[in-house]
Amino acid sequence: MGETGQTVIEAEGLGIRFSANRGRRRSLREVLVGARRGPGPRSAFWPVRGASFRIRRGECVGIVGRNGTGKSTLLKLIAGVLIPDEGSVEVHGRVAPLLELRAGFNGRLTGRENIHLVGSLHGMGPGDIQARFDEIVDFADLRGGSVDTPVRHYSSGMKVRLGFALVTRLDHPILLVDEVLAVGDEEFRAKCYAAIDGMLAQGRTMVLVSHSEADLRRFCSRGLYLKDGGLALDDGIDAVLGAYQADRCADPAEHGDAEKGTGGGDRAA
Ligand SMILES: Nc1ncnc2c1ncn2[C@@H]1O[C@H](COP(=O)(O)OP(=O)(O)OP(=O)(O)O)[C@@H](O)[C@H]1O
Repeated sequence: MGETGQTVIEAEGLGIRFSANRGRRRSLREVLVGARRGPGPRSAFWPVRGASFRIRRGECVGIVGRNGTGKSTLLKLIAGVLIPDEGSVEVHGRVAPLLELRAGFNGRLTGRENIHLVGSLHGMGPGDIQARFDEIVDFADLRGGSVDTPVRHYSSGMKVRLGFALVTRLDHPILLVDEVLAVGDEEFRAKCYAAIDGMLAQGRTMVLVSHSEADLRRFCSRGLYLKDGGLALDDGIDAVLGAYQADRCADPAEHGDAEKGTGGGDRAA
């Protein structure tokens, strides 16, 4: 799986531009006079720009930031699901991505069919899938024949359990996880935590997006704090969460009361 300390993810000046209001319809008046109110349909913004960092083998790095600051976007850039408009990101090793609750499942196919489909898309051979099939179903706790039910009939909890079970059964050295730990009951979360502990103990690398401070502190030694379209801080997880909390406390919008915003407001993150 490679040497400890070796760089496995390397981003250099990484940036991506999105079009805002892509779906916004212009009013008839705006169409007739060519006028636009506010940001027009083609206005662009950079959720992430100029981000440079290296992640070494065996590290678990948390991506921290407020809603809409580009955390999922950064994970998708690392996964190769999105292509950067500026800079680059190089990933050395295969990636097991758990980027969304659906985990790439096809709703019309059964759980069984999806295990085969998604497993093979991630490079598992038929023998590997067969050998791990029962383990995946047990981990996902798909009881009472639900493995032969189309996935569109699954609850979001069932989908996330199946996605997590499948992705954590891959041997890939790099795991990207977006918020999925927030879903599921306590028993399932305990299984996820044990699975992640096991993978980290094997020296795998993980990048975790989470709003849960407890999860971030539990797994990550390091954090990347995204703010205002850029990487504001790359430091130990405690320092990163401290800066993030300080910014939140300093923001009156967070509390609706400026007087409460005294928690380290002069901190530059
Ligand atoms: N494909 C896209 N096209 C245009 N805008 C997008 C696209 N994907 C995301 N965005 C926008 O880019 C910004 C960053 O989104 P992203 O999902 O990366 O944020 P996030 O930090 O993960 O948010 P959250 O914590 O709420 O999950 C948001 O304003 C979002 O609405």
